[in-house]
Amino acid sequence: MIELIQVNHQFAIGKKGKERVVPVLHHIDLHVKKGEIVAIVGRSGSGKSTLLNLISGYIRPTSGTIRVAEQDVTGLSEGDWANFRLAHLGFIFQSFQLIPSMTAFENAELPLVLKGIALSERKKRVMELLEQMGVAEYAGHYPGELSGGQQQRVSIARSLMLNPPIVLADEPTGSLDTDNERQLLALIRELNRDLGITFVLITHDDQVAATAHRTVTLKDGYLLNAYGKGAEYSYEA
Ligand SMILES: Nc1ncnc2c1ncn2[C@@H]1O[C@H](COP(=O)(O)OP(=O)(O)OP(=O)(O)O)[C@@H](O)[C@H]1O
Repeated sequence: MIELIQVNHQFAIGKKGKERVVPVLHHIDLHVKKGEIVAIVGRSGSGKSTLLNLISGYIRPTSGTIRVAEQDVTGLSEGDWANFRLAHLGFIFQSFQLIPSMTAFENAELPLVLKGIALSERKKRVMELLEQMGVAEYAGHYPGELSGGQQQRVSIARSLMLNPPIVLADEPTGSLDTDNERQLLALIRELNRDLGITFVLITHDDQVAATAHRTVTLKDGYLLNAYGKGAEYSYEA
């Protein structure tokens, strides 16, 4: 479902003409199978977010190949990446990333608007998902009027709106209390089991890592155990 082959990434920092190259990821080989939940762990600065940004197309690898949903995305243009992302990837963020001036309904509706879906169909789909996430009664509320857990649920409703086969999450429980964290992890397992959604989660949290079928570790930009324990986990490729 997601495949990185010998991916290297380096950032150029400093003033133009005086740039310094900072290598961040080295020879990354990672294969995430359809229906897997994979947790990426590692110390601060080990390259976890950079890896997720490469899989999401927000940055391009310096070298190597990246395949997502059976497609070679390494050379996609910005515009093609935007369409590809909309069709294939959902995101769960630590900070929820809701637009404060829009209601829960309007936030959740955004992917359908971008897709040009008609209003009547949008209303049906948005309410269906807000219902499923247990926040339908807050459809008319602004993010500032919702608790962290409720904002996360609206944000997840938005990310599932176009039925993405893959969901990427950067510290998904980072802003949640224990009860909401437990509920979110149960939801991730349920979405994985019932809809077959593939998850890649970045986390510092043992509970989140324990939810995954497999954990891989980044250390100083090198991926350890990418094909280690649990890699034999049997799923359709
Ligand atoms: N845009 C950038 N330009 C230059 N260096 C960057 C950039 N983004 C990240 N880095 C560097 O790359 C390294 C890895 O950063 P990254 O954010 O991927 O780590 P991380 O494992 O996600 O850390 P954390 O757990 O603290 O979020 C760090 O040394 C960071 O300073």
